[in-house]
Amino acid sequence: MANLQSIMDHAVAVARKAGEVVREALSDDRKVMMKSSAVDLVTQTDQKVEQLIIQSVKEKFPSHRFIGEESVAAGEACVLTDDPTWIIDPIDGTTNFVHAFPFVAISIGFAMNKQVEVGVVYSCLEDKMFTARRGKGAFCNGEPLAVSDQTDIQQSIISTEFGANRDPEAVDKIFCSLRNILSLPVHGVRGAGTAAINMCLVASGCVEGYYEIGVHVWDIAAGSLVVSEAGGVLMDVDGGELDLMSRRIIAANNRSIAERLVKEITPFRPPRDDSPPQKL
Ligand SMILES: O=P(O)(O)OC[C@@]1(O)O[C@H](CO)[C@@H](O)[C@@H]1O
Ligand SMILES: [Mg+2]
Ligand SMILES: [Mg+2]
Repeated sequence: MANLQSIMDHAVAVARKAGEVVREALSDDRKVMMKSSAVDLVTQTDQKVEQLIIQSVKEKFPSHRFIGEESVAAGEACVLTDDPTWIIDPIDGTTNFVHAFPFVAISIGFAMNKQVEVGVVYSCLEDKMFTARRGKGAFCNGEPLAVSDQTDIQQSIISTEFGANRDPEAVDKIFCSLRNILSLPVHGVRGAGTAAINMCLVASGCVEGYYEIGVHVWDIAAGSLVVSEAGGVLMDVDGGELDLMSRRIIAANNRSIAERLVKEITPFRPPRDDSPPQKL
């Protein structure tokens, strides 16, 4: 069985190195490419960082498996088995990176038996290293994290994202949920432009709840452990158990806030991360 502390240490070291690459690339011309739509962006830096992380891990843990956002985009299967698996988003917030909007994260989760055991989210423009090991707490730059103790959603800040899906039906449901939540009312709605950092803000106690339909497993794997180890709760948008591959998530400070969000969200089901590739 892999030594989880050495896994955590390696994830932190390679995330920090990746953060240097991202910061250096900010001053270069960031050539933008499109993936699933004109607003689903990727750059050579995303690809370079993912390869840096995977190569580095392979040298130390040659038997481990990977789910990497850009490897999946290049056609690799997105399958989570019981094997030790690194779940990598090399740049969470690529659109932010392209626009130099200052919330850009390297997200590295490590799972065994389909359960996330280590989570590292490096907000590299803020130089904030969020870390969590199952059962051992969550930290930011070594300082312990704790979620907000607010139970009244009308005294809360909620975060979400509009996502890259511009399908009118999906957009209508996204806006319907947003209208319901705004009208509660809540103190505010925010979006950092990256699921990983949105979840770390919940873990840090400055956002009470984050929800999104359309995320991917690589966006949320690491952040999900940071939230739960900071005392937060995770669930599907319908109140069921969180399914990392379902592309639906609520991450909140407590069940009261989470279950209130369930009541206001208009759910829909995007194709799962592990669904077979669509035949063209
Ligand atoms: O493609 P990226 O940059 O890795 O992720 C983009 C992302 O910001 O898109 C969604 C925002 O709608 C978030 O859930 C996700 O984190
Ligand atoms: Mg992402
Ligand atoms: Mg990404």
